Formats: sequence, structure tokens, C-alpha cells
Amino acid sequence: MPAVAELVGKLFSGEDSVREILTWCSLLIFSISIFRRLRQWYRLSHIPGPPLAGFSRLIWLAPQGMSGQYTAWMRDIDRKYGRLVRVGPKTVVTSDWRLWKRIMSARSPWTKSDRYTGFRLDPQRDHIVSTLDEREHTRLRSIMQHGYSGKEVEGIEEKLDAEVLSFIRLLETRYIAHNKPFDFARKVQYFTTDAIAHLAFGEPFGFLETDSDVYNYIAIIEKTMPAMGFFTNFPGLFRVLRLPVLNRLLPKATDKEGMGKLMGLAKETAAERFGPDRKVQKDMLGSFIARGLTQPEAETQIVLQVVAGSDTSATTIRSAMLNIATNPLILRKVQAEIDSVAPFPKDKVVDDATTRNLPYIAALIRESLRWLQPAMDMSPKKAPPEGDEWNGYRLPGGTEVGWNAICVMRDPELWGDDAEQFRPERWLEAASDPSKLCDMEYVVELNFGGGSRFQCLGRTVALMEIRKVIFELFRRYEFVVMNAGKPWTSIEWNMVEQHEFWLKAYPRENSPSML
Ligand code: HEM
Repeated sequence: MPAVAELVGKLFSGEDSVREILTWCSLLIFSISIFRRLRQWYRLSHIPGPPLAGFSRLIWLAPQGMSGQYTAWMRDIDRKYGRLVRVGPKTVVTSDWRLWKRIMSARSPWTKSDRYTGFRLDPQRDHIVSTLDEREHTRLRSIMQHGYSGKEVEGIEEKLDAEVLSFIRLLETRYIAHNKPFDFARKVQYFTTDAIAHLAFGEPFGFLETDSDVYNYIAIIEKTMPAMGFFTNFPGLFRVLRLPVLNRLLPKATDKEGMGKLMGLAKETAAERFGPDRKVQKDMLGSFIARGLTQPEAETQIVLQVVAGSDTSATTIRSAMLNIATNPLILRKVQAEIDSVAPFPKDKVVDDATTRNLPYIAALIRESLRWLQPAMDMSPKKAPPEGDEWNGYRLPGGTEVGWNAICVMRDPELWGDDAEQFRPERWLEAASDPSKLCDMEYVVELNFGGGSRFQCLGRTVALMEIRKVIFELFRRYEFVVMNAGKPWTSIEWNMVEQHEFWLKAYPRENSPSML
């Protein structure tokens, strides 16, 4: 320290030799940094993209991640620069589904990019999505896949049925019975969050029962979306957040609301399952623990389960609702298919096996996922050290390639000239061309991550929940969109959010009312 003080003293007293050394040092550091940036820029300079994007993530990636207009940006760069676009110093986005398929395939040497660290819910700890350690990821997947698939678990369907009925009861008693409109965007979020909480915690949070955002959870998550958009571009910032002075600002398990409250509930739930008086249950968590998940891991994975499984499913249900309620041709086919297997008693929910055999509803759900991608983040993967090549473009080792979800899902080469239109029939028509149907099915599945390494673990549960709720809503009611000119407002971060989707519902003739 005295040496530093002496140096500073000499500097201010104007000793030329010290000032000169410092000036040269600064120039050297500056030149090295410029050289490194130029080298980085040069490595991918053969790939087209917005000017200056190759110099810093701050120029393109960060502002776009926080703009809330992700799809408009993605469509724009695809139109201007083509199927392979450089959007950051080492980041490229592709709308070529064949390249994305190759990257995501089971034996691909591509791995998760450091952007995944930005998905941490707790800066101190990784969960299955945020971990970059391949072996750790494989270990967690092998522990959890049995519970998620429902094989070792009792009561998944019963718990989902209870929440579907709770949802119907809420709509009917508070709105339909009083001829009042409701914001379907918000109510369906209550449903998906309670449904996933019921699976993860053993009971719902109570959104549906109270018709409110209990613990202010949704409001707080929505507020943190832009920050998440930023952190995914600068994952190194998580190291800064671990500093004690900033750590105090982060959610804590002792909080009374928001993510902290969720962390607290997860801690309590996990604690009940470990220790001498532990509760042994044959539910999802029970299966994870039986296969080796530790207590701290259980705390983190429960929280992730709720975050990963609520908004994603809600978006798919909204996409289906909007397109059925505004298109009489689709509505008639949905109702006819439901009526062909109904009636069930009013207090029963259709069973999963029945909904799996409804081809039009299956096509409708695929189309809903294609039309609006619930998790539209580019999710870049990192090229292996030896690099890769695609269509004559060299992708040097360490290059991150992400996908342009909206452009893949609207690619006219795959989906035809009517790619922009919501048309479930395209799936039924494609049955006559098995190779085309196979490509379409593969590509729409990319919404769930794809491949054996990156595929969503909650896919089976999500589809069961979505099929059931669509069936039950359209079995019982006719829906009217209140503001047909602008049915909802949509904000797109890494995830897409819809708000203000106002509907009115009327009981269908001869439909089973809950009242
Ligand atoms: C329509 C609904 C859903 C969609 C579109 C969806 C999408 C995705 C995607 C794209 C990934 C991969 C992330 C990546 O590695 O890049 C993923 C992973 C995951 N999802 Fe889902 N998800 C949905 C519903 C659910 C539900 C309901 C649950 C929980 C029950 C869930 C739990 C998970 C988990 C645990 C992972 C981590 C898998 C891993 O990293 O190995 N998801 N999901």
C-alpha cells in the first residue's frame, strides 16, 4: 500500500517518468483490448449481420433482449440478412431448421452456451437448465426423467383434474353467472401456476380459489423479465451479484412475496421430505428423491419446475383460445370432436386417454405451438473446439448459434405459402406425405427443446394439461372476444407474455354447468 501511495503522490506531484509509464501502460491495455475485439470480429466477419454487432453484446443483443419486441427483431434480421445472421461478437442466429436440428441432435458435439447461466433463479446455485456442466446435466436428467414422465408417480392426472375443475368453477361462479367479462390471459396463468404448484408442492398456491395473484408472484416475475433478458446476455454479472453488498437485494427464502416466497415454500417442502421424520410420497418430488436428488437440489428444482411450467403452458392455451374463438370453422370442428366423445358428468374432467385419441385437437395444439412459440429465446449452443461448417460457412470453435424460433415456425419452405395462417388442417393433410409430416412434427417439437439432451422434461405433463383444459372449456362454453381489433397485448422477452385478453363466456346448449 505505501508503494501505491508513493506512486500516486509522484503522479500528482507531476513526476514525468511515472506519468509516462502509466500512459504507456494504459495505451498497451487499450491496444490489447482493441486487438482482441478486432480478432473476435474478424473470426465471424464472413457472416452477415447488423453493422457493429460483432464488436460488443451491448450494441445489439442487450438492447434487443430488453426491448420486449423479440419476434419483430428476429423477423427483421431474417429478412435483411438471411438464414445465418451474426448478432453478437461470437453469437449467430439461424432460421434454418436443418442446422438447428443438427446442433440439437443426440450425438451433436455442440453444448450449452454461457447464456444459460443467465437463467439462474438464484445467483449462487445452478438448476438443471442453467448448468453448463454436461455431466451434471446428464445426472440431473437421469434422476428426474422418471418422475416427469409420470411412470413412478401417483396422482398426476387427479391433481391436474382438480385444477381444471377449480378453473371452471372460478370462471363460472365469478364471471359467467354474472354475465361479466374476464381477462383470460391472467386467469389461465392462475390455472397453469396452480396446476404446476399442485404437482410440485402437493397443493395449489390458491390463485384460482382467491382469484388473485397470491404472494404477488406473477407481478414480480413479470417485472424481472427485462432484467432476465439482460442477464442472459451478460451471465458474468452473476459473479457481481454474489458480492455481499448486492446479495442483500436478491430474493430470499424469508421474503413474504414474489420469487423469495416461492423459494421459502420450496425449502419447507423439501425439508419435510428429508431427515428422520421425513414424509415419503409417491409424487414427482418423491421420485426425484428416491433416485438421489439431494435436499438443496430439491429446493432449486421445485422452484424451476414452477417457473418452467407455468407461463409456457399458459401461452399455448391462449394461442389455442384466440384462434378457436375467432374462427368459426375451427370452432365447429373442435366442438364436433368433443361432442363425439362427451357427455361426461359435470363434475368430471375428461381422462387423458380419451383426449389422446382426438386428431383434430392434437392438430390444433401443434398448430398453437407453431403459431406462437412459448419459449422463444434463441437458446444458443456452443460449437466444439474444432468448430463446424454449414452451407459453406465456417463456424469456428466457441461460436454460439441460437435459433430464430418465429422464422423457423413460419418458414414457407416447410409450412407452405399459408405459413402465417393458423390452420390445424395442415397437420391432417400432411398425413398423406409421411416424410413431410415427419419434418413438420420434428420442427414443432423444437418448441420443447428437441433432441434427447435438451428436451423439456415437462412435455408430457404440459400436453396432458393443455388437452384437458381445451376440451373442458369448449365442452362447456362459447367464448366471445371482447376486443376483436386488438384481442391482447403481447410482450416478448425470452418468454412471451400476453395481457388484457378479455373474453366473455356463455354456457353451451345442453352443456354441463358447474352451478
Ligand atoms: C407448452 C409448455 C412448455 C414448453 C413449450 C416448454 C419448453 C421448454 C424448453 C424449450 C426447454 C429446453 C430449454 C433448453 O435447454 O434450452 C424446456 C426445459 C425444461 N422444461 Fe419445459 N416447457 C413447457 C412446459 C413445462 C412444464 C409444464 C414443466 C414442468 C412440469 C417443464 C419443465 C421443464 C424442465 C425441468 C426443463 C429442463 C430440462 C433440461 O434442462 O434437461 N416444462 N422446456
